[in-house]
Amino acid sequence: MLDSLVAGALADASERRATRSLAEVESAALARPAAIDALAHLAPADRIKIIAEVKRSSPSRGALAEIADPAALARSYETGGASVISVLTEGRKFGGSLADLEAVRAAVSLPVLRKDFIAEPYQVFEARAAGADLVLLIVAALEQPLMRELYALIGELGMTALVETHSAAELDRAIDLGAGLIGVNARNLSTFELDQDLFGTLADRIPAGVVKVAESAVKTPADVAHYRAAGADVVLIGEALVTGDPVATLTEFLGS
Ligand SMILES: O=P(O)(O)OC[C@@H](O)[C@@H](O)c1c[nH]c2ccccc12
Repeated sequence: MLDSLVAGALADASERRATRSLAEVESAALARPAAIDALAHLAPADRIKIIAEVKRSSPSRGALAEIADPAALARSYETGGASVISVLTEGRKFGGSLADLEAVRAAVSLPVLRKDFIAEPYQVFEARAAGADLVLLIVAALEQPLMRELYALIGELGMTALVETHSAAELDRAIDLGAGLIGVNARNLSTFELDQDLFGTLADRIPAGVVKVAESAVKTPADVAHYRAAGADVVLIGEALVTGDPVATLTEFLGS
């Protein structure tokens, strides 16, 4: 499944490249105001921080929410106390787009994450050109040399990589990269199985100084507390926010 998600994302990128060349996207990326320092917003603190996701649907859960106005949703996330906004830009299975990212960028002053299946430099330049401050890199989807290249490019463009892992071996590869922001996804992107305890079993391997993100499977304040107790600095939440009242849900989760 992960392979086909990556293949689809690359096919869509190559279609966009037919009308907007790499050189054009690169100069649009360089013309943007400087990216926001996302690590400053996510630095470990007395309370948990939240990355709130704009997510319409997913291959595992199907349609979640219509989200006619992603900018309005992102403003609610900002009002509710989110630290970063994640925007799924994958179109085939998640119903997202780069237009969503641009709309969100224009609507909030928080850092914005491009959440997609990134596997070539063109997509990184696109992210910056649309105003992203962070880009997701999924270790399971990338060979180490390519991951290194993409990680370096994200840094050169002033952005922050969120490096996503799902096993001890993947975590070691993220650490080897020198990543300052590492996520553990409870969802296996090949089987879609959820393991809410995976973060806790891997957290001790993450070096001091790295910001630790627990991704997926947060439905209740108890789930937030579970990740916090296991050492998470940040939780990344999609479904619970798009299917409930975003401000009330964030307020409740941040109080836990
Ligand atoms: O909707 P949830 O269970 O709160 O999960 C959000 C987020 O972690 C999930 O959307 C996600 C994590 N990693 C990904 C990689 C690609 C696409 C989506 C994801």
